[in-house]
Amino acid sequence: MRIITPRYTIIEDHAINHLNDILKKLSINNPLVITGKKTKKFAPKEFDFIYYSELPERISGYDAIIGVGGGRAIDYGKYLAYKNDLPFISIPTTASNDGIASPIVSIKQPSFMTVSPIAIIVDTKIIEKSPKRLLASGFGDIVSNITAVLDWQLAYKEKGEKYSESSAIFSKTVAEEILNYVLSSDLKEFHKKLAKALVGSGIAIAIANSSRPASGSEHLFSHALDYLKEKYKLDVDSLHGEQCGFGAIIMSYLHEKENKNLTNLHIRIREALRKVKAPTTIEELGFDKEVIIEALSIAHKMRDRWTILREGISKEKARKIIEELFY
Ligand SMILES: NC(=O)C1=CN([C@@H]2O[C@H](COP(=O)(O)OP(=O)(O)OC[C@H]3O[C@@H](n4cnc5c(N)ncnc54)[C@H](OP(=O)(O)O)[C@@H]3O)[C@@H](O)[C@H]2O)C=CC1
Ligand SMILES: O=C(CO)COP(=O)(O)O
Ligand SMILES: [Zn+2]
Repeated sequence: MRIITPRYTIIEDHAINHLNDILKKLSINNPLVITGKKTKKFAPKEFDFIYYSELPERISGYDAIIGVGGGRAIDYGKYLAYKNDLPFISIPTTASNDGIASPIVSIKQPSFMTVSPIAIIVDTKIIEKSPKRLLASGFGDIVSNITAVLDWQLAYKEKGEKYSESSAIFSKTVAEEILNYVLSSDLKEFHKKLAKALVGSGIAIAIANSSRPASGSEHLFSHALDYLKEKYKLDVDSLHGEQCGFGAIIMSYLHEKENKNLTNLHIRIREALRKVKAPTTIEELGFDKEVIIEALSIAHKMRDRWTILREGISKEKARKIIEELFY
């Protein structure tokens, strides 16, 4: 199977100044920009633009799509490019999840595979100034790669699932490197290292042609929270990466119980999340305890993906785990 990864990736201060040069190398003359109302100010002024909240199904007369903004602007831009069989250029204005570089579109669940961006331009000066909460969310999404890879290895061992060691090593290494950085540093370079890690995660997904290296039981837990938010019409504005990071605390704890080599993994993940001010308590995440327990007990049903949750855990066992971890 052919692996498609971005042809150009620039992650540096003022990277946005390279856009015209990259467009020229790609012989792109008339791109359409997809952006949001707050992030429009970062978009190149010389091209047509549409807000992702006003997206048409079909477009014509353009030779590429450029997504400029947060996760939604990138997702909708990637989706429009895929639907119109056009190349997609990702220009994230924050680093809130690995969609900035992956071929995945997660507008709604289940997410689906499209095509990797042909170019990724990450202006670390813009990222640095973006809302800190979004960067903390991005860190939650990247630490979740650690439990995602543990789940993938379990699925390979217990179910013979297809497994790519190269993708897994890549995904796990970028996540562990930034976890160690956060635990041992003053976070001065956090935004740059986070952007690089999320790009690495997106490329690991492209290598596997699946979100497996970046989405395991912790993402099932996050999807279960999204499902319950919908079901109970909950007014909770938790972000994808915040939910995944919180889920990674729980799932690393479950993996530790079965694998003595993983000592203190959940403690290190929780400490690092706390240090970047991501939610690490049920109150900080914004849910009631009972919703968290229900999400943990239904998470395995969110998609057909074998993880440490296996055929699911009972509500009683979920309650016990949540009380051991958070009370
Ligand atoms: N493809 C994938 O693998 C994944 C994709 N996603 C996607 O990501 C979305 C969530 O992304 P997320 O970034 O958390 O949320 P949003 O895209 O909703 O962005 C949150 C807010 O931050 C604003 N913003 C972004 N950058 C800046 C900046 N530099 N300065 C000021 N404000 C800024 C956005 O502006 P504006 O209003 O202009 O948009 C928006 O109002 C999901 O809905 C999903 O579509 C999530 C997980 C995985
Ligand atoms: O969020 C993702 C990777 O970080 C995509 O995961 P899903 O395939 O579980 O939607
Ligand atoms: Zn994710």
